[in-house]
Amino acid sequence: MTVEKSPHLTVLDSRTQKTYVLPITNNTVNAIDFRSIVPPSGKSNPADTSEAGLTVLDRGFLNTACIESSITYIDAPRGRIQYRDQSIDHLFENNDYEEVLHLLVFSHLPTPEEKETFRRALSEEMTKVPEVVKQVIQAFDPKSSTSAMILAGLSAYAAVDEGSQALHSSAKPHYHGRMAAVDAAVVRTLAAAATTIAAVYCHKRGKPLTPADPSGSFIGNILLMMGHVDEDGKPSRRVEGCLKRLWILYADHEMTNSTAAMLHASSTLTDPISASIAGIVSAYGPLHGGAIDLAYRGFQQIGTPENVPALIGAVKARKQRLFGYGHRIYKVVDPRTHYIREMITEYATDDKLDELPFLKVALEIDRVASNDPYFTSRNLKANADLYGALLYSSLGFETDTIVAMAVMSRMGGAMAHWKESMGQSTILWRPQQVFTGLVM
Ligand SMILES: CC(=O)SCCNC(=O)CCNC(=O)[C@H](O)C(C)(C)COP(=O)(O)OP(=O)(O)OC[C@H]1O[C@@H](n2cnc3c(N)ncnc32)[C@H](O)[C@@H]1OP(=O)(O)O
Ligand SMILES: O=C([O-])CC(=O)C(=O)O
Repeated sequence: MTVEKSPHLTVLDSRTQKTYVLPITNNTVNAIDFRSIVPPSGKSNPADTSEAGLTVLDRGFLNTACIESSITYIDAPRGRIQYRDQSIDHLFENNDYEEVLHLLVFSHLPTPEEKETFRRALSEEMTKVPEVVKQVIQAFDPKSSTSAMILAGLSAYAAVDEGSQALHSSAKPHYHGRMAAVDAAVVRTLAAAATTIAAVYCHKRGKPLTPADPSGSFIGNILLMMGHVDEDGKPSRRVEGCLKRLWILYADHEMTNSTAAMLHASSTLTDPISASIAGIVSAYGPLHGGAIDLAYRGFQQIGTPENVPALIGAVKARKQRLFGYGHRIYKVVDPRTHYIREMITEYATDDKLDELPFLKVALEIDRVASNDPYFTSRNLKANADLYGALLYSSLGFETDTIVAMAVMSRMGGAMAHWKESMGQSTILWRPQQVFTGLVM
């Protein structure tokens, strides 16, 4: 079949009156095909934008896909999310986080034996905390930034991990196309992130890191290491019961800024712990995962629902953003929001009822914003971060830890993307710029 008969885009360049036929596959055009559209001079000079073949300018990647993936599908207009071939609504009702993690990384829900094997592999790795990781974290003033301490702890992990050590010892890639090595590294990276976050949490509170239980669950072990335990010394059943559902909602969200940052770094074939550091740096920025914390701090500052109009006024006057509101891809309410809101009342305990006034503040912000033309005309709706911190707080997590927990809940998805990229042909991610200065 000729290109003209298959789906295609016909482009007429008014500068040259030439017509170009660009194939459309899977509702996409290949950006590199635009390079064949050359200026009147007929020359292609990449050093001068006006002379080069046509380039696609997409500031902020508003409409550029950078990878083909079969992990997560988001139907943004309808507000539906699916992991692999399962809707998150179904997973949320019928599965737990470990099963969903397995689904993301290994493409299928586990059998009971597979679940147990995966759990054991993760918990065994969590029992091995390199001494240098503890030392690096302990070197920090406990009042230091949690996120920066986590990056340092993970760097210490990378320093001793076989994957990063192998990078410079052989010209052959250590991971690319070597899926058994990739699977082992996924487990090590998840365990490293979990242990680092727990160690930072403990150091900030001046308490020792409890060793992981080799037969414990992934989330149970994070709580155990942190000291979130019941009277019998077992991981808090209430908190684990909540997180193993909540983290299903956060486990992946396709090509987010942090997932893309992690994949950008790993496209150089660096190791997954180092690539995760790149992802985490991006994840804690205010416009992305850091919004969960800023939304909550906003509630604390406002204090009571009566003060909400003043906040909305400041947002409309462009003095500040409304954190927990707006989303790059959703123009409807984020589909995870109603689950999170329901879980707050389900899991809040009496001793945390004094936190619930902030729930009233959040609900009032949402009510006022969702009826205000500034927000409605821009399709700005609540995102998953509006209520997320309230839930963590009602579970007993202080604000200095919430972003770290949110980052942890996304690590499984990040690892699924890393694994997928290691099974595809290698291509270095290297965007272009449009030079607007004087060409000498
Ligand atoms: C887990 C997560 O990462 S979910 C996202 C968490 N982030 C936040 O909650 C931070 C607050 N939200 C935002 O800053 C934005 O909505 C983002 C960054 C999430 C998405 O931004 P974009 O897709 O680039 O939206 P964009 O900036 O084009 O917004 C369109 C318009 O709405 C405005 N707008 C968007 N979000 C907000 C907001 N939260 N508060 C006030 N105004 C907003 C923009 O200023 C812009 O107005 P303009 O057209 O008059 O200039
Ligand atoms: O998808 C995004 O851009 C932001 C994100 O991580 C999420 O909503 O969970």
